[in-house]
Amino acid sequence: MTLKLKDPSLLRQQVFLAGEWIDADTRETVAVSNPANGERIGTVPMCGAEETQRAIGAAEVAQRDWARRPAKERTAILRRLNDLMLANQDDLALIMTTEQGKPLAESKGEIAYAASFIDWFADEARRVYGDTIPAPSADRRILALKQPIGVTAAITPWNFPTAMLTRKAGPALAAGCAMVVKPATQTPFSALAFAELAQRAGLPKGLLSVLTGSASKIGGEMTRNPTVRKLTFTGSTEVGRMLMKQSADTIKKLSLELGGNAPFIVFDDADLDAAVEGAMVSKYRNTGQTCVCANRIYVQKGVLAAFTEKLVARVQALKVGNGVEPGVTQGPLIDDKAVAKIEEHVADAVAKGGKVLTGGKRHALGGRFYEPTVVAGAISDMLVAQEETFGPLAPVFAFDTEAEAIALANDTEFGLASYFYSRDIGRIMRVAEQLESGMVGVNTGLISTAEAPFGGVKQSGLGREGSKYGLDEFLEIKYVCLAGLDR
Ligand SMILES: NC(=O)C1=CN([C@@H]2O[C@H](COP(=O)(O)OP(=O)(O)OC[C@H]3O[C@@H](n4cnc5c(N)ncnc54)[C@H](OP(=O)(O)O)[C@@H]3O)[C@@H](O)[C@H]2O)C=CC1
Ligand SMILES: O=C(O)CCCC(=O)O
Repeated sequence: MTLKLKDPSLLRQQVFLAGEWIDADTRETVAVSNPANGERIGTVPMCGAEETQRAIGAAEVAQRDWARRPAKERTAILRRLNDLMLANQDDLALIMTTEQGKPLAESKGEIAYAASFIDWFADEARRVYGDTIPAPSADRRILALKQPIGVTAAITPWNFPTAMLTRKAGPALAAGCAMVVKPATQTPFSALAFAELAQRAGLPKGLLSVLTGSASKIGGEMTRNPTVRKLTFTGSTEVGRMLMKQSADTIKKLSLELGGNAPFIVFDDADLDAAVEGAMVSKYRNTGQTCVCANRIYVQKGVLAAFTEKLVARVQALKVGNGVEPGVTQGPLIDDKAVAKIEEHVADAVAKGGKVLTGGKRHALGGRFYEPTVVAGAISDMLVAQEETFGPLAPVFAFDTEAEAIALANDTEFGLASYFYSRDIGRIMRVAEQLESGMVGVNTGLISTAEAPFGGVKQSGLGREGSKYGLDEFLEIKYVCLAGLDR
């Protein structure tokens, strides 16, 4: 298929390695198709360990010079990159919708969100402050310097193909690091378009490489290679756990943004319309395919019927279809495995007494389209309570007391995001403090922003992205002891 881009050169079908656009050494390629209709968009190179090794070598050379430049120079290049992303927002969004499936309006929103990480870290580059620390003796001074960690590697997912890349590359480049990136095989074109814009912005040759191909071979080299000092990953807990094991031999610093199982709690004293709005945003954004999506909706019994009725009405108004069509709010799921997973969760819920209030089956459009679904009568034994569905299924659970809600919410090995709605300030503080998650949305279903620290606790991962803390993930602290100052 031909994409109608204003700037067709943004659709790159080669990888960006050490400042050059090249094919895989073997000339092998992998096809990329549109999840909405299966049409082939194009191909990307099937790279492996050798190309990864070369990209890491080039990154090592480029990083030395980059780290020595004044922060102001790095800021200027990142600022140009932010401007280029926004200037090309329409094309970047069309590429994203075509390979990922999300509605065009969401893709445009993601490009702006992605650029905001470049913008934020362009500023933060100039604020890498160290410390002077009072020493225990008069002849000494203690300095804590912050220095870039060096060459870094990133493995990114398909659900936010550009934002998850800039949330990693933004702080890495701002801190003075180099980065080798492997995007998800389903959505490589967004990452390659970003590389094209990075080149145009004047990023030095070799500082950023984007390689497509074999996940195990590229990931294997990234973790094995001692030159890579840090690996940052967003994706499934299973792959994150494996990368952590693989990184053990070279003791890499790790950031892992893994699966979630977010509780969304509605207390009796909540503003119900606001709670329904929040549930819609949190649950159905990106057709339910975000790691911070509400996965379990707990509603206090006093408002259960009213909340559920309002939720169902809103869900029935969603429009399913190809994301490029006007008015569509729900695109296809990313692949057949994702459709099979939501089918399994719905069947399991029904078998255990759940009642489908709307949806509950594949959409009449066929393919990877699934009807936005609400299931009432959800209980803890169901799969939906234990695993993230990563699809448009809202299971509604009932509860009696605040203590019960907190216990249910925390009954998971995950701890990424939690949400709750209440107007009682005492309850707001109590519940926010007791929820076991890295992020808590109070009276909102949308918490993501470049200024805030994004990340999880428990098996949802390690480290924080975005905010001033996101930069620290790419910095090492060097202690310098100045002695003999009284001589
Ligand atoms: N936290 C989040 O935001 C995300 C969570 N998920 C969760 O994971 C589930 C499965 O999704 P899935 O796409 O399979 O997620 P994966 O974890 O498999 O994919 C995420 C990234 O990891 C890469 N990867 C896969 N295997 C390896 C490996 N052996 N070595 C190095 N990199 C690897 C993928 O590459 P490739 O595409 O080439 O396989 C992709 O770039 C979802 O249903 C959801 O529950 C998924 C995506 C994002
Ligand atoms: O699903 C993710 O991995 C990230 C969610 C996007 C965001 O809200 O930042």
